[in-house]
Amino acid sequence: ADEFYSSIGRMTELLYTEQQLLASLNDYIQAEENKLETVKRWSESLANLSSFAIKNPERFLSHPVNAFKFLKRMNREWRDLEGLVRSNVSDGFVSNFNSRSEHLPNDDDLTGVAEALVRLQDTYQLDTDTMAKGKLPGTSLLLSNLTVEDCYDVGIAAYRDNDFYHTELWMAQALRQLEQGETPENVDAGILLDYHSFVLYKQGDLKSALVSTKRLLEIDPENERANQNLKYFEEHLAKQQTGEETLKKGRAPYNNVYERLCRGNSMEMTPLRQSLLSCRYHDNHGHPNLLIAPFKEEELWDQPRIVRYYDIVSEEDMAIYKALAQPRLMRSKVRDGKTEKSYPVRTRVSQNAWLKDRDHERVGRMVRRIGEITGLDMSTAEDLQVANYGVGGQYEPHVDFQRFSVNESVEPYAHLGTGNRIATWLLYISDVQAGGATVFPNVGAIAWPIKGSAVFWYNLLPDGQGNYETQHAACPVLVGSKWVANKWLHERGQEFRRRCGLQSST
Ligand SMILES: O=C(O)CCC(=O)C(=O)O
Ligand SMILES: [Fe+2]
Repeated sequence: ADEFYSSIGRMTELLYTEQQLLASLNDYIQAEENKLETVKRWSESLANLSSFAIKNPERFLSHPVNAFKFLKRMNREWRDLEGLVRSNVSDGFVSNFNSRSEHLPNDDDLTGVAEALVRLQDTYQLDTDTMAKGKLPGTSLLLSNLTVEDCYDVGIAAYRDNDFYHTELWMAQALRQLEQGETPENVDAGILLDYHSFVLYKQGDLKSALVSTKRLLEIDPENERANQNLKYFEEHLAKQQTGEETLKKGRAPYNNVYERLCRGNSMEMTPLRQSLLSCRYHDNHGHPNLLIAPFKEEELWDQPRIVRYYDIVSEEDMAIYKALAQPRLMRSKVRDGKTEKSYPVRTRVSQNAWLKDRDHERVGRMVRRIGEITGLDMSTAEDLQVANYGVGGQYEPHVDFQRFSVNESVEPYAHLGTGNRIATWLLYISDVQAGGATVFPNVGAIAWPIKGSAVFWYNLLPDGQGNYETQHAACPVLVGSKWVANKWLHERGQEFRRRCGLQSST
Protein backbone atom coordinates (compact mmCIF):
# COMPACT_ATOMS: atom_id res chain seq x y z
CA ALA A 1 0.00 0.00 0.00
CA ASP A 2 1.07 3.59 -0.50
CA GLU A 3 2.45 5.46 2.46
CA PHE A 4 2.72 9.21 2.56
CA TYR A 5 3.65 10.60 5.96
CA SER A 6 7.16 9.13 5.75
CA SER A 7 8.14 11.35 2.81
CA ILE A 8 7.23 14.96 2.13
CA GLY A 9 8.14 14.30 -1.51
CA ARG A 10 5.54 11.55 -1.75
CA MET A 11 3.00 13.76 0.01
CA THR A 12 3.38 16.40 -2.71
CA GLU A 13 1.84 13.88 -5.13
CA LEU A 14 -1.27 13.87 -2.94
CA LEU A 15 -1.69 17.61 -3.44
CA TYR A 16 -2.03 16.99 -7.18
CA THR A 17 -4.46 14.16 -6.51
CA GLU A 18 -6.55 16.56 -4.45
CA GLN A 19 -6.50 19.10 -7.29
CA GLN A 20 -7.87 16.47 -9.66
CA LEU A 21 -10.53 15.37 -7.21
CA LEU A 22 -11.53 18.98 -6.74
CA ALA A 23 -11.83 19.49 -10.52
CA SER A 24 -13.97 16.37 -10.74
CA LEU A 25 -16.12 17.57 -7.83
CA ASN A 26 -16.65 20.90 -9.59
CA ASP A 27 -17.73 19.07 -12.76
CA TYR A 28 -20.25 17.23 -10.65
CA ILE A 29 -21.54 20.44 -9.04
CA GLN A 30 -21.90 21.98 -12.53
CA ALA A 31 -23.82 18.96 -13.81
CA GLU A 32 -26.09 18.99 -10.75
CA GLU A 33 -26.74 22.71 -11.23
CA ASN A 34 -27.51 22.24 -14.95
CA LYS A 35 -29.95 19.51 -14.10
CA LEU A 36 -31.69 21.55 -11.45
CA GLU A 37 -31.80 24.54 -13.80
CA THR A 38 -33.60 22.45 -16.46
CA VAL A 39 -36.07 21.10 -13.93
CA LYS A 40 -36.77 24.60 -12.60
CA ARG A 41 -37.36 26.08 -16.08
CA TRP A 42 -39.82 23.32 -16.94
CA SER A 43 -41.65 23.73 -13.66
CA GLU A 44 -41.89 27.51 -14.07
CA SER A 45 -43.22 27.34 -17.62
CA LEU A 46 -45.81 24.84 -16.53
CA ALA A 47 -46.87 26.90 -13.53
CA ASN A 48 -48.44 29.62 -15.70
CA LEU A 49 -50.15 27.19 -18.01
CA SER A 50 -51.53 25.08 -15.24
CA SER A 51 -52.82 27.95 -13.14
CA PHE A 52 -54.69 29.33 -16.19
CA ALA A 53 -56.20 25.94 -16.99
CA ILE A 54 -57.26 25.18 -13.46
CA LYS A 55 -59.45 28.26 -13.27
CA ASN A 56 -61.98 26.59 -15.51
CA PRO A 57 -60.84 23.11 -16.38
CA GLU A 58 -63.75 22.11 -18.60
CA ARG A 59 -63.69 25.26 -20.62
CA PHE A 60 -59.90 24.99 -21.05
CA LEU A 61 -59.99 21.44 -22.28
CA SER A 62 -62.88 22.09 -24.60
CA HIS A 63 -60.34 23.51 -27.01
CA PRO A 64 -58.87 20.55 -29.01
CA VAL A 65 -55.37 22.07 -29.24
CA ASN A 66 -55.30 22.51 -25.48
CA ALA A 67 -56.57 18.98 -25.05
CA PHE A 68 -53.92 17.62 -27.39
CA LYS A 69 -51.08 19.42 -25.67
CA PHE A 70 -52.35 18.53 -22.24
CA LEU A 71 -52.56 14.82 -22.95
CA LYS A 72 -49.16 14.86 -24.57
CA ARG A 73 -47.73 16.56 -21.52
CA MET A 74 -49.27 14.11 -19.13
CA ASN A 75 -48.34 11.15 -21.27
CA ARG A 76 -44.80 11.99 -22.22
CA GLU A 77 -43.35 15.16 -20.80
CA TRP A 78 -43.91 14.32 -17.15
CA ARG A 79 -42.34 10.93 -17.75
CA ASP A 80 -39.34 12.58 -19.39
CA LEU A 81 -39.04 14.90 -16.46
CA GLU A 82 -39.17 12.03 -14.03
CA GLY A 83 -36.31 10.46 -15.97
CA LEU A 84 -34.32 13.65 -15.67
CA VAL A 85 -34.97 13.97 -11.93
CA ARG A 86 -34.04 10.36 -11.42
CA SER A 87 -30.90 10.60 -13.57
CA ASN A 88 -27.62 10.44 -11.69
CA VAL A 89 -24.97 12.97 -12.60
CA SER A 90 -22.66 11.88 -9.78
CA ASP A 91 -21.27 8.84 -11.60
CA GLY A 92 -18.26 10.67 -13.00
CA PHE A 93 -17.14 11.93 -9.64
CA VAL A 94 -17.89 8.72 -7.80
CA SER A 95 -15.97 6.51 -10.21
CA ASN A 96 -13.14 9.00 -10.34
CA PHE A 97 -12.97 8.96 -6.58
CA ASN A 98 -13.21 5.21 -6.29
CA SER A 99 -10.42 4.62 -8.75
CA ARG A 100 -8.17 6.79 -6.59
CA SER A 101 -9.29 5.79 -3.13
CA GLU A 102 -6.82 2.91 -3.03
CA HIS A 103 -4.02 5.44 -3.36
CA LEU A 104 -5.21 7.77 -0.64
CA PRO A 105 -3.65 7.88 2.83
CA ASN A 106 -4.93 5.24 5.24
CA ASP A 107 -5.22 5.13 9.02
CA ASP A 108 -1.53 4.29 9.40
CA ASP A 109 -0.70 7.58 7.76
CA LEU A 110 -2.86 9.41 10.27
CA THR A 111 -1.26 7.57 13.18
CA GLY A 112 2.16 8.22 11.71
CA VAL A 113 1.62 11.93 11.38
CA ALA A 114 0.14 12.22 14.88
CA GLU A 115 3.13 10.37 16.31
CA ALA A 116 5.36 12.76 14.40
CA LEU A 117 3.80 15.79 16.10
CA VAL A 118 4.41 14.20 19.49
CA ARG A 119 8.00 13.32 18.57
CA LEU A 120 8.71 16.88 17.43
CA GLN A 121 7.16 18.28 20.56
CA ASP A 122 9.49 16.15 22.72
CA THR A 123 12.68 16.52 20.74
CA TYR A 124 12.42 20.28 20.37
CA GLN A 125 10.77 20.89 23.75
CA LEU A 126 7.73 22.62 22.34
CA ASP A 127 4.67 22.89 24.51
CA THR A 128 1.36 21.60 23.25
CA ASP A 129 -0.05 25.07 22.70
CA THR A 130 2.92 26.09 20.55
CA MET A 131 2.46 22.92 18.52
CA ALA A 132 -1.32 23.37 18.17
CA LYS A 133 -0.93 26.98 17.07
CA GLY A 134 1.90 25.98 14.72
CA LYS A 135 4.24 28.60 16.12
CA LEU A 136 7.31 27.16 14.42
CA PRO A 137 9.94 28.67 12.15
CA GLY A 138 8.29 29.00 8.74
CA THR A 139 5.03 30.14 10.31
CA SER A 140 4.19 32.08 7.14
CA LEU A 141 3.39 28.68 5.58
CA LEU A 142 0.72 27.89 8.15
CA LEU A 143 -2.87 28.03 6.94
CA SER A 144 -4.76 27.10 10.08
CA ASN A 145 -4.24 25.88 13.63
CA LEU A 146 -5.13 22.55 15.13
CA THR A 147 -8.77 22.53 16.24
CA VAL A 148 -10.23 20.87 19.32
CA GLU A 149 -11.01 17.84 17.18
CA ASP A 150 -7.47 17.75 15.75
CA CYS A 151 -6.01 17.85 19.26
CA TYR A 152 -8.38 15.07 20.32
CA ASP A 153 -7.20 12.97 17.34
CA VAL A 154 -3.55 13.45 18.29
CA GLY A 155 -4.46 12.46 21.85
CA ILE A 156 -6.24 9.33 20.63
CA ALA A 157 -3.23 8.32 18.52
CA ALA A 158 -1.04 8.63 21.63
CA TYR A 159 -3.63 6.70 23.65
CA ARG A 160 -3.65 3.81 21.17
CA ASP A 161 0.12 3.75 21.64
CA ASN A 162 -0.34 3.43 25.43
CA ASP A 163 1.43 6.78 25.59
CA PHE A 164 -0.66 8.22 28.42
CA TYR A 165 1.70 11.10 29.03
CA HIS A 166 1.00 12.65 25.63
CA THR A 167 -2.67 11.65 25.69
CA GLU A 168 -2.99 13.83 28.79
CA LEU A 169 -1.22 16.79 27.16
CA TRP A 170 -3.40 16.72 24.04
CA MET A 171 -6.71 16.15 25.82
CA ALA A 172 -5.81 19.08 28.10
CA GLN A 173 -5.03 21.21 25.03
CA ALA A 174 -8.39 20.28 23.49
CA LEU A 175 -10.13 21.21 26.76
CA ARG A 176 -8.35 24.58 26.87
CA GLN A 177 -9.34 25.38 23.30
CA LEU A 178 -12.89 24.36 24.10
CA GLU A 179 -12.92 26.80 27.01
CA GLN A 180 -11.61 29.50 24.73
CA GLY A 181 -14.83 29.21 22.76
CA GLU A 182 -14.27 26.75 19.94
CA THR A 183 -17.39 24.82 18.96
CA PRO A 184 -16.44 21.39 17.66
CA GLU A 185 -19.10 19.19 16.11
CA ASN A 186 -17.97 15.72 17.03
CA VAL A 187 -16.16 16.14 20.32
CA ASP A 188 -17.44 17.47 23.64
CA ALA A 189 -15.98 18.20 27.06
CA GLY A 190 -17.42 14.93 28.37
CA ILE A 191 -15.34 12.65 26.19
CA LEU A 192 -12.24 14.81 26.61
CA LEU A 193 -12.51 14.75 30.40
CA ASP A 194 -13.19 11.03 30.37
CA TYR A 195 -9.88 10.34 28.61
CA HIS A 196 -8.12 13.05 30.53
CA SER A 197 -8.97 11.67 33.97
CA PHE A 198 -8.35 8.08 32.92
CA VAL A 199 -4.82 8.69 31.64
CA LEU A 200 -4.01 10.76 34.71
CA TYR A 201 -5.10 7.81 36.81
CA LYS A 202 -3.01 5.44 34.64
CA GLN A 203 0.01 7.60 35.32
CA GLY A 204 -0.62 7.45 39.04
CA ASP A 205 -1.69 11.08 39.42
CA LEU A 206 -4.86 10.40 41.39
CA LYS A 207 -5.21 13.96 42.62
CA SER A 208 -5.45 15.41 39.12
CA ALA A 209 -7.56 12.46 37.98
CA LEU A 210 -10.00 13.35 40.75
CA VAL A 211 -10.13 17.01 39.70
CA SER A 212 -10.81 15.98 36.13
CA THR A 213 -13.50 13.51 37.19
CA LYS A 214 -15.25 16.20 39.24
CA ARG A 215 -15.27 18.47 36.22
CA LEU A 216 -16.82 15.66 34.22
CA LEU A 217 -19.51 15.16 36.87
CA GLU A 218 -20.34 18.85 36.80
CA ILE A 219 -21.43 18.60 33.19
CA ASP A 220 -22.68 15.02 33.38
CA PRO A 221 -23.76 14.29 36.98
CA GLU A 222 -25.35 10.93 36.08
CA ASN A 223 -22.23 9.53 34.41
CA GLU A 224 -21.99 6.11 36.00
CA ARG A 225 -18.36 5.42 35.37
CA ALA A 226 -17.32 8.86 36.55
CA ASN A 227 -19.26 8.35 39.77
CA GLN A 228 -17.55 5.02 40.37
CA ASN A 229 -14.17 6.52 39.58
CA LEU A 230 -14.84 9.38 41.95
CA LYS A 231 -15.39 6.96 44.82
CA TYR A 232 -12.38 4.86 43.83
CA PHE A 233 -10.04 7.83 43.49
CA GLU A 234 -11.14 9.33 46.79
CA GLU A 235 -10.64 6.06 48.64
CA HIS A 236 -7.20 5.54 47.16
CA LEU A 237 -6.18 9.11 47.83
CA ALA A 238 -7.12 8.68 51.45
CA LYS A 239 -4.91 5.58 51.61
CA GLN A 240 -2.09 7.44 49.91
CA GLN A 241 -2.23 10.15 52.51
CA THR A 242 -1.59 7.55 55.15
CA GLY A 243 1.48 6.70 53.16
CA GLU A 244 0.34 3.38 51.78
CA GLU A 245 0.94 4.16 48.18
CA THR A 246 3.35 6.47 46.44
CA LEU A 247 2.80 8.31 43.21
CA LYS A 248 3.96 6.55 40.10
CA LYS A 249 5.44 8.80 37.49
CA GLY A 250 4.17 8.87 33.96
CA ARG A 251 6.45 8.62 30.99
CA ALA A 252 8.08 12.01 30.67
CA PRO A 253 9.78 12.99 27.43
CA TYR A 254 13.37 11.84 27.54
CA ASN A 255 15.99 14.51 27.46
CA ASN A 256 19.15 12.73 26.53
CA VAL A 257 22.34 13.70 24.72
CA TYR A 258 20.81 12.80 21.40
CA GLU A 259 17.88 15.19 21.77
CA ARG A 260 20.04 17.97 23.17
CA LEU A 261 22.25 17.68 20.11
CA CYS A 262 19.21 17.82 17.85
CA ARG A 263 18.32 21.14 19.47
CA GLY A 264 21.73 22.40 18.49
CA ASN A 265 23.45 22.22 21.87
CA SER A 266 26.71 20.67 20.79
CA MET A 267 29.27 19.40 23.25
CA GLU A 268 31.76 22.06 24.08
CA MET A 269 35.17 21.40 22.62
CA THR A 270 38.19 22.95 24.29
CA PRO A 271 39.36 26.01 22.36
CA LEU A 272 42.63 24.24 21.60
CA ARG A 273 40.90 21.23 20.16
CA GLN A 274 38.59 23.53 18.22
CA SER A 275 41.51 25.51 16.79
CA LEU A 276 43.07 22.33 15.49
CA LEU A 277 40.07 21.71 13.24
CA SER A 278 41.14 22.95 9.88
CA CYS A 279 39.41 24.32 6.86
CA ARG A 280 41.22 24.15 3.57
CA TYR A 281 41.04 23.37 -0.11
CA HIS A 282 41.37 19.71 -0.70
CA ASP A 283 43.03 18.15 -3.77
CA ASN A 284 43.77 14.70 -2.33
CA HIS A 285 47.51 15.10 -2.61
CA GLY A 286 47.42 16.47 -6.08
CA HIS A 287 44.81 14.27 -7.76
CA PRO A 288 44.87 15.60 -11.36
CA ASN A 289 41.10 16.13 -11.55
CA LEU A 290 41.00 18.01 -8.29
CA LEU A 291 43.93 20.32 -9.01
CA ILE A 292 41.76 22.16 -11.49
CA ALA A 293 38.78 22.33 -9.18
CA PRO A 294 39.70 21.63 -5.56
CA PHE A 295 36.94 21.23 -2.98
CA LYS A 296 36.62 23.27 0.11
CA GLU A 297 37.14 20.84 2.96
CA GLU A 298 36.07 21.60 6.50
CA GLU A 299 37.00 19.42 9.43
CA LEU A 300 33.85 19.11 11.52
CA TRP A 301 35.25 16.81 14.19
CA ASP A 302 38.57 15.26 15.10
CA GLN A 303 37.78 12.00 16.92
CA PRO A 304 36.34 10.40 14.88
CA ARG A 305 37.42 12.51 12.00
CA ILE A 306 34.39 13.93 10.22
CA VAL A 307 34.88 16.24 7.26
CA ARG A 308 32.55 18.28 5.12
CA TYR A 309 33.07 19.17 1.47
CA TYR A 310 31.19 22.12 0.07
CA ASP A 311 29.64 22.53 -3.40
CA ILE A 312 30.17 18.95 -4.43
CA VAL A 313 27.41 18.93 -7.06
CA SER A 314 25.37 21.52 -8.94
CA GLU A 315 21.75 22.50 -8.38
CA GLU A 316 20.96 20.72 -11.64
CA ASP A 317 22.63 17.50 -10.45
CA MET A 318 20.62 17.57 -7.25
CA ALA A 319 17.39 18.14 -9.17
CA ILE A 320 18.27 15.13 -11.33
CA TYR A 321 18.85 12.85 -8.33
CA LYS A 322 15.51 13.86 -6.84
CA ALA A 323 13.63 13.45 -10.11
CA LEU A 324 15.13 9.99 -10.65
CA ALA A 325 14.35 8.92 -7.09
CA GLN A 326 10.87 10.44 -6.69
CA PRO A 327 8.86 7.80 -8.60
CA ARG A 328 10.78 4.97 -6.91
CA LEU A 329 10.53 6.18 -3.31
CA MET A 330 9.56 3.46 -0.84
CA ARG A 331 9.44 3.39 2.94
CA SER A 332 12.99 3.01 4.26
CA LYS A 333 13.74 -0.20 6.11
CA VAL A 334 16.35 -1.35 8.54
CA ARG A 335 18.21 -4.57 7.91
CA ASP A 336 18.53 -7.10 10.67
CA GLY A 337 22.08 -8.47 10.35
CA LYS A 338 21.08 -11.81 11.88
CA THR A 339 18.00 -12.64 9.83
CA GLU A 340 19.25 -10.67 6.82
CA LYS A 341 15.72 -9.34 6.42
CA SER A 342 14.65 -5.71 6.25
CA TYR A 343 11.75 -4.14 8.12
CA PRO A 344 10.09 -0.73 8.30
CA VAL A 345 10.66 0.61 11.81
CA ARG A 346 9.47 3.61 13.79
CA THR A 347 13.04 4.66 14.39
CA ARG A 348 13.54 5.34 10.70
CA VAL A 349 10.87 7.49 9.10
CA SER A 350 11.82 8.24 5.51
CA GLN A 351 11.48 6.89 2.01
CA ASN A 352 14.36 5.99 -0.23
CA ALA A 353 15.35 4.80 -3.70
CA TRP A 354 18.59 3.41 -5.08
CA LEU A 355 20.32 4.88 -8.11
CA LYS A 356 22.91 3.03 -10.17
CA ASP A 357 25.86 4.81 -11.73
CA ARG A 358 24.41 4.05 -15.13
CA ASP A 359 20.98 5.49 -14.29
CA HIS A 360 22.32 8.90 -15.22
CA GLU A 361 25.63 10.29 -16.31
CA ARG A 362 25.47 12.76 -13.39
CA VAL A 363 25.21 9.91 -10.89
CA GLY A 364 28.27 8.19 -12.30
CA ARG A 365 30.12 11.49 -12.37
CA MET A 366 29.54 12.13 -8.68
CA VAL A 367 30.58 8.62 -7.73
CA ARG A 368 33.88 9.14 -9.60
CA ARG A 369 34.29 12.41 -7.71
CA ILE A 370 33.88 10.64 -4.39
CA GLY A 371 36.63 8.25 -5.45
CA GLU A 372 38.90 11.14 -6.34
CA ILE A 373 38.25 13.02 -3.13
CA THR A 374 38.49 10.10 -0.71
CA GLY A 375 41.09 8.12 -2.63
CA LEU A 376 38.95 5.03 -2.18
CA ASP A 377 37.86 2.35 -4.63
CA MET A 378 34.25 3.00 -5.65
CA SER A 379 33.68 -0.29 -7.49
CA THR A 380 32.69 -2.02 -4.24
CA ALA A 381 30.42 0.78 -3.01
CA GLU A 382 26.65 0.35 -2.76
CA ASP A 383 24.35 2.14 -5.17
CA LEU A 384 23.54 5.75 -4.38
CA GLN A 385 20.74 5.92 -1.84
CA VAL A 386 18.49 8.95 -2.22
CA ALA A 387 16.29 9.51 0.82
CA ASN A 388 13.54 11.98 1.59
CA TYR A 389 12.26 12.43 5.14
CA GLY A 390 8.62 12.77 6.09
CA VAL A 391 6.70 14.63 8.78
CA GLY A 392 8.96 14.47 11.84
CA GLY A 393 11.15 12.25 9.64
CA GLN A 394 14.16 10.85 11.44
CA TYR A 395 16.64 8.03 11.80
CA GLU A 396 17.39 7.37 15.45
CA PRO A 397 20.96 6.70 16.59
CA HIS A 398 22.57 3.82 14.71
CA VAL A 399 25.86 2.77 13.22
CA ASP A 400 26.21 2.33 9.48
CA PHE A 401 28.46 -0.73 9.70
CA GLN A 402 27.15 -4.17 10.43
CA ARG A 403 27.93 -5.23 13.97
CA PHE A 404 29.99 -8.40 14.17
CA SER A 405 32.65 -9.91 16.36
CA VAL A 406 35.79 -11.58 15.07
CA ASN A 407 34.83 -14.91 16.61
CA GLU A 408 31.59 -14.89 14.69
CA SER A 409 31.71 -16.75 11.44
CA VAL A 410 29.14 -14.54 9.71
CA GLU A 411 30.72 -12.08 7.37
CA PRO A 412 29.19 -8.59 7.31
CA TYR A 413 27.17 -7.94 4.17
CA ALA A 414 27.81 -11.51 3.04
CA HIS A 415 25.21 -11.04 0.31
CA LEU A 416 27.37 -8.31 -1.23
CA GLY A 417 30.71 -10.02 -0.70
CA THR A 418 32.48 -6.69 -0.38
CA GLY A 419 33.11 -6.61 3.36
CA ASN A 420 31.73 -4.13 5.85
CA ARG A 421 30.77 -0.49 5.29
CA ILE A 422 34.14 1.14 5.72
CA ALA A 423 32.98 4.73 5.20
CA THR A 424 29.88 6.88 4.72
CA TRP A 425 29.45 9.69 2.23
CA LEU A 426 26.39 11.74 3.14
CA LEU A 427 25.44 14.42 0.64
CA TYR A 428 22.71 16.91 1.53
CA ILE A 429 20.64 17.68 -1.54
CA SER A 430 18.29 20.08 0.24
CA ASP A 431 18.43 22.58 3.04
CA VAL A 432 16.11 22.13 6.03
CA GLN A 433 14.32 25.11 7.63
CA ALA A 434 14.41 23.69 11.15
CA GLY A 435 15.60 20.46 12.75
CA GLY A 436 16.94 17.55 10.72
CA ALA A 437 20.58 17.77 11.80
CA THR A 438 22.88 14.77 11.61
CA VAL A 439 24.25 14.25 15.10
CA PHE A 440 26.84 11.93 16.67
CA PRO A 441 25.65 11.37 20.28
CA ASN A 442 28.70 9.40 21.47
CA VAL A 443 31.03 12.30 20.76
CA GLY A 444 28.74 15.32 20.53
CA ALA A 445 29.23 16.36 16.91
CA ILE A 446 26.48 18.05 14.86
CA ALA A 447 26.35 18.39 11.08
CA TRP A 448 23.61 20.69 9.86
CA PRO A 449 22.17 19.94 6.43
CA ILE A 450 23.72 22.34 3.93
CA LYS A 451 22.53 21.84 0.38
CA GLY A 452 25.29 20.70 -1.96
CA SER A 453 27.70 19.77 0.82
CA ALA A 454 28.77 16.25 1.77
CA VAL A 455 29.91 14.88 5.10
CA PHE A 456 32.35 11.98 5.14
CA TRP A 457 33.67 9.69 7.85
CA TYR A 458 35.18 6.24 8.35
CA ASN A 459 32.89 3.80 10.16
CA LEU A 460 35.61 1.21 10.74
CA LEU A 461 38.85 1.49 12.63
CA PRO A 462 41.99 0.68 10.64
CA ASP A 463 41.91 -2.93 11.89
CA GLY A 464 38.41 -3.41 10.57
CA GLN A 465 36.57 -3.18 13.90
CA GLY A 466 33.47 -1.04 13.97
CA ASN A 467 34.01 2.39 15.51
CA TYR A 468 31.10 3.04 17.84
CA GLU A 469 32.07 6.69 18.10
CA THR A 470 30.60 7.04 14.63
CA GLN A 471 27.11 6.24 15.93
CA HIS A 472 24.89 8.93 14.48
CA ALA A 473 21.29 9.94 13.86
CA ALA A 474 19.14 12.04 11.57
CA CYS A 475 17.17 14.28 13.95
CA PRO A 476 13.43 14.71 13.36
CA VAL A 477 12.73 17.30 10.70
CA LEU A 478 10.80 20.13 12.35
CA VAL A 479 10.10 22.24 9.26
CA GLY A 480 11.22 21.29 5.78
CA SER A 481 11.59 18.49 3.28
CA LYS A 482 15.00 16.96 3.88
CA TRP A 483 16.70 15.10 1.04
CA VAL A 484 20.00 13.29 1.30
CA ALA A 485 22.04 11.08 -1.01
CA ASN A 486 24.33 8.55 0.68
CA LYS A 487 27.06 6.43 -0.74
CA TRP A 488 28.34 3.61 1.44
CA LEU A 489 31.86 2.51 0.66
CA HIS A 490 32.96 -1.04 1.44
CA GLU A 491 36.19 -2.65 2.60
CA ARG A 492 37.10 -4.64 -0.48
CA GLY A 493 39.37 -2.74 -2.81
CA GLN A 494 40.63 -0.40 -0.10
CA GLU A 495 43.44 -2.70 1.08
CA PHE A 496 46.17 -0.55 -0.48
CA ARG A 497 44.27 2.71 -0.23
CA ARG A 498 43.49 2.95 3.43
CA ARG A 499 46.31 1.09 5.13
CA CYS A 500 45.11 -1.09 7.93
CA GLY A 501 46.82 -1.18 11.27
CA LEU A 502 47.09 -3.99 13.74
CA GLN A 503 45.81 -1.90 16.60
CA SER A 504 42.41 -0.36 16.47
CA SER A 505 43.40 3.30 16.81
CA THR A 506 43.20 5.65 13.87
O1 LIG B 1 20.03 11.86 6.89
C1 LIG B 1 20.93 11.94 7.72
O2 LIG B 1 21.23 13.00 8.26
C2 LIG B 1 21.66 10.69 8.12
C3 LIG B 1 21.21 9.49 7.36
C4 LIG B 1 21.81 8.24 7.85
O3 LIG B 1 22.43 8.19 8.85
C5 LIG B 1 21.63 6.99 7.09
O4 LIG B 1 20.86 6.97 6.14
O5 LIG B 1 22.29 5.98 7.44
FE1 LIG C 1 23.55 6.33 9.02
